[in-house]
Amino acid sequence: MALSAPGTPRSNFATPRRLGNSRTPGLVNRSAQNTPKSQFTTPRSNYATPKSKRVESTTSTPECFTNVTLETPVSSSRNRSSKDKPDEVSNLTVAVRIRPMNVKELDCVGATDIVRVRGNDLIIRTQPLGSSSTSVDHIFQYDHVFWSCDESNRIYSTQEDVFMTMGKPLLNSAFHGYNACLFAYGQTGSGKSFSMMGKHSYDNLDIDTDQYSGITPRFCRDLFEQISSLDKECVATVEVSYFEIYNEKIHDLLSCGTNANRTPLKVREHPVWGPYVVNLSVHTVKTYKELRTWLLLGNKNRATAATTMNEKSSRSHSIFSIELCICDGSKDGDMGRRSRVSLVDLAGSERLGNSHNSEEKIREGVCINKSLLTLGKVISALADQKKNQFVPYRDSVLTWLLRESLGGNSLTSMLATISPASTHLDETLATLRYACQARSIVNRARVNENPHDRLIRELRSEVERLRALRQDYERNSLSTSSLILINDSNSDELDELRNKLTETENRLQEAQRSWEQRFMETKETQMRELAEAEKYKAELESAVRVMKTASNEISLSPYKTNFLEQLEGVLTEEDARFCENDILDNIKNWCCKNGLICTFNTDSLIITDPVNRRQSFLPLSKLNMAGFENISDFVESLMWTEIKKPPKKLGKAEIMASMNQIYQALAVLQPPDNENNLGLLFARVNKSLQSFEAALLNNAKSNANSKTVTFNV
Ligand SMILES: Nc1ncnc2c1ncn2[C@@H]1O[C@H](COP(=O)(O)OP(=O)(O)OP(=O)(O)O)[C@@H](O)[C@H]1O
Repeated sequence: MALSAPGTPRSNFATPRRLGNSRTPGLVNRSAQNTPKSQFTTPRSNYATPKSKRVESTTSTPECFTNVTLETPVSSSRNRSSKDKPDEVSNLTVAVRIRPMNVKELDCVGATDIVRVRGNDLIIRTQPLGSSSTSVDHIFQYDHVFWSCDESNRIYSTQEDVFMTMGKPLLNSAFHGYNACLFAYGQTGSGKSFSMMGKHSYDNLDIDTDQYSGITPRFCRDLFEQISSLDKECVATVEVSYFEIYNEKIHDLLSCGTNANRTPLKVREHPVWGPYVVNLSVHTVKTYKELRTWLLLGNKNRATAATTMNEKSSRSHSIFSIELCICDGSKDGDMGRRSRVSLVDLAGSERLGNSHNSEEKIREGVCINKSLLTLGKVISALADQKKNQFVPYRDSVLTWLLRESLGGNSLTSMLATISPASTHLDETLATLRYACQARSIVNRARVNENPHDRLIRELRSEVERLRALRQDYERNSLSTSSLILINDSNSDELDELRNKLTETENRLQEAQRSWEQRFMETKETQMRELAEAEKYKAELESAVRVMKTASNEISLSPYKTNFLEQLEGVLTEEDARFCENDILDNIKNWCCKNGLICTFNTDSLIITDPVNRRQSFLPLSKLNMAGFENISDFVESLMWTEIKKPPKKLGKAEIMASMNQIYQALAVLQPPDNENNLGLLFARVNKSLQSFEAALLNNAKSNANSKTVTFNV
């Protein structure tokens, strides 16, 4: 369990207080707690607590000797703002789920069920060591408490209940353009994966068809149901990614590599979008069926290993992300709303001595603890709102990536899972205190949209509100005018309303107009730049054609052809620049630094290695850097073919003679003075030729073996 990790400052998570009223008195009559009896009936399943044990747990302590400790800070004011507000300032929603006792716990001598539930209060009854008479009730308050110990009991919380309470509101928020995050936290074997994925999350059986299907598959199914009920004009795109953090390393769960050779991915921070996983595969899905295939693949790839506590315990933190973008075609210029939903199943942890037996397992435990320990520190720093504390997000990969979900732009919920058995008391109390502290974190979520779109949206809703108000007023005044005259104050109010409406309508019109204007201006600039670039390119191409024809007539040396090819290379590079691409730029820069020549045409990448006399062609459609640690590895993996004819080495005299011929040919082509564009082009080509000649001569002089010439065009 995270909070019992070595070095975890317990005080961060527990600030028990002894208070003194019926919820808080130092001594209370337990019967006054009015706990619904049915809640504690004996479960039928194999999780059932044997009757004798149950009796012991509820009757062994005399009622008047139960101390009560109220663990939830009384002052914790909870922020919940209305969905209509653009900025949603809200605390983390925190829920706790109690799973049934398992066979091991039932078989353990002396193990009792120590959890009681009363509405949103959760009570843990403890029997301090050495004390036979006094028991202590620790009372915790949460937004929701799910008691899932006995299916036959009417208060049993099903998977559907948990989804409807925890998952559905986040799904609705995502449709409004808010980021959302739900993470499950708890001791190993306490039911995180069961709640997030379902009963058979690892076996991939019935992940979404049976009653035990978890929050994630239900969320995804509902997502597509809601998409199908959107207006016809709305276009929704859904992209998914799934990765795990295992031993502080990130692995893509949706890449096709096997577990053994999975390359860890890196995290980088974008100045605007924040931390992200580099080269993480993202998959567009059009139906739930497509999404399900990825989900199953990811679950299969998730690292699992047996621990003594949970046979198929998941040893990694897994993050399933859904990006939803909705554009409303019926609204002019709607740029769409984008939201990201992260469904996180954290790894459980336990004291190293408890269940780790190999060196690898110990490292695993330390890494899991590091992430959860940092998560604890982050929660603690965020919860302490008074001090402007430093929040150590970057101390672990998990917290770095969850930064926006913890105290940032996201609506976030936490589901803490616990076992009811007395044998896990320490871990359970730690989890509950952790969860209590998380309740004080305040997030500020906002609709992810263009600020201008936001203004238009706000004005639109204001206009709608005012129109409705005016209609109400007018309707009322019509119905009453036959009986009484509208008094002065009424008519003033109506006038004020009318004025306000007209003013807001004007502002809306203005905002829409300026948006359209801005859009048109940007478009015009783009078109102008594109036209200029096209013109420049056409001129250069025709110059190259002319020079090629001229060169045939005066039969120049092979260097002339080489030069023209270089020029053509510049042109094709110009083409590639239209489809600006980070990868291509990086490859080009790398080649330049490593003595390779890299050129592109519209559909392929050509890399020439002049030293080793080899060349590689790669269709751009097959360009994929995934799976390569760096560009060097990528370049080495290319298919290379030998360059058959190495360029002939020429002497200085030969170079000068050839160049003179080119200059003469060029002189013939000099355009008339009034041809501004061509004159400019001509001067440019002339300058290129001069630097080319200088480079050639330099090369011939300085390095007899060098076969590469660099020059600036
Ligand atoms: N609410 C529940 N009802 C019935 N069975 C449950 C419930 N929660 C958990 N279980 C069972 O308890 C066992 C452990 O649950 P689960 O694998 O979800 O734990 P976990 O917290 O994800 O563990 P780990 O951190 O090791 O991955 C499973 O066999 C699961 O079916």
